[in-house]
Amino acid sequence: MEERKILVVEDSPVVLKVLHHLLSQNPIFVPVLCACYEDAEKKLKEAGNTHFAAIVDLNLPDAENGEIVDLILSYQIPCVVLTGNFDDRLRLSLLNKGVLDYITKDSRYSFNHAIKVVERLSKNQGLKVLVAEDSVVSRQFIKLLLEQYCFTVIEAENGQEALAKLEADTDIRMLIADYNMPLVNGYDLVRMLRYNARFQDLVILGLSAEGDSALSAKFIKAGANDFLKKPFHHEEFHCRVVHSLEAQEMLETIRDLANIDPLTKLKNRRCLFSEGETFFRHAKGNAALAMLDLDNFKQINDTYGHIVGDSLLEALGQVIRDAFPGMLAYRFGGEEFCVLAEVSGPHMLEVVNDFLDGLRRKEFTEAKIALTCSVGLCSQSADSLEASIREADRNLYEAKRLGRDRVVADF
Ligand SMILES: Nc1nc2c(ncn2[C@@H]2O[C@H](COP(=O)(O)OP(=O)(O)OP(=O)(O)O)[C@@H](O)[C@H]2O)c(=O)[nH]1
Repeated sequence: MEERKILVVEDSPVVLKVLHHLLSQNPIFVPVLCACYEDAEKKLKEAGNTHFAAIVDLNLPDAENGEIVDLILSYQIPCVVLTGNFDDRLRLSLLNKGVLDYITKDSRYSFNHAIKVVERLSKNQGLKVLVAEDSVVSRQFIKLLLEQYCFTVIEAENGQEALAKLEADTDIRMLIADYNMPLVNGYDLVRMLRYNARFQDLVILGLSAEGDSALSAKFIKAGANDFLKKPFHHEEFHCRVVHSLEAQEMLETIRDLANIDPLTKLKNRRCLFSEGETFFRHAKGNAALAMLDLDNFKQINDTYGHIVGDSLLEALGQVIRDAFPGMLAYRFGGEEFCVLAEVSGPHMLEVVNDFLDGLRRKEFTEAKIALTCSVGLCSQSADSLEASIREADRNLYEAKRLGRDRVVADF
């Protein structure tokens, strides 16, 4: 991953050390430390635009009145202020200038907070947000706020255009939708999106003009993650955007933990049984299922040890993902895998044979370990998951009996 230089300007050696330590915990951050304004000015002149973000103290020995903020912002570097004194007016003026956050050094958690802001920025890079709002002024304002936080912004003037853009671009992560929009209003847009399984993970923030207190509940009942009344303060806007995103990320992490095998990064057996039945219902007979089982893996474990065995399974996960693109691949258990696809038996047979050929040519780890695999294929009785697994297993058993490193199909 690309490294990101974080400029830290702070006269206290202790704080500098703490920030250096915290930033170094994240391998993509490279802290660039400066003890005074002059030092920072020099670093910026040398390589100003290469800094990803800055964390600065307001009171520096050679610039006591926050001059460092203007310097950082003149290079268009996102800036987080860390300071000893809390002053509401100063805070507001800094936020209005474009400072991302104003954090008082009132506890050791303040430093973690500053790092969290920078980490969030880094995660936001490349993350697409669609702003659906008919008022140009309001749309541009929201765009500006989002761009300050490194989001990539896409715009739509009405609900219909928003829907078309969401359907065309599956990478859009978040939608900010105003209520009052021509053609399709924000509320109907949210309802339409949530009826579609494809948009279940889209983070949605509803927006409306002040006055209609029933709207917030209406938006949330329709499936929005949160709601904001205009006019809003940009600090509140950022907090709500970030909270909704982080809640969704947490949900996806939990879902991955339940469904993904940590070693091979393939979906697990539990996921096969929850997805498989639906898959067979939709496939209506045009489905093929392959059971893959590594050959003599016990012997490999006995010879090289379980840790090497684990690294082989990890590598095999990637080989399987590459060999069966667009298909559903699962770790069935131990050294056994299952691949499902809405394809004909002969097509699956061809893909499996390519996989076996590729595997024969590979060598794993520094010890150049060779792996082979036996495969049982089922496509004839492909009308239920369980029947297909049973048939594929019978064929797999036959492949082992015939000498391994081969595929046996039911046609
Ligand atoms: N390292 C490692 N080994 C595993 C894991 N899961 C299963 N195994 C090993 O896989 C081996 C499977 O052994 P067997 O069922 O006898 O099958 P085999 O040796 O592959 O022989 P055939 O299937 O008949 O070709 C056992 O030694 C298991 O301990 C795992 O997560 N990590």
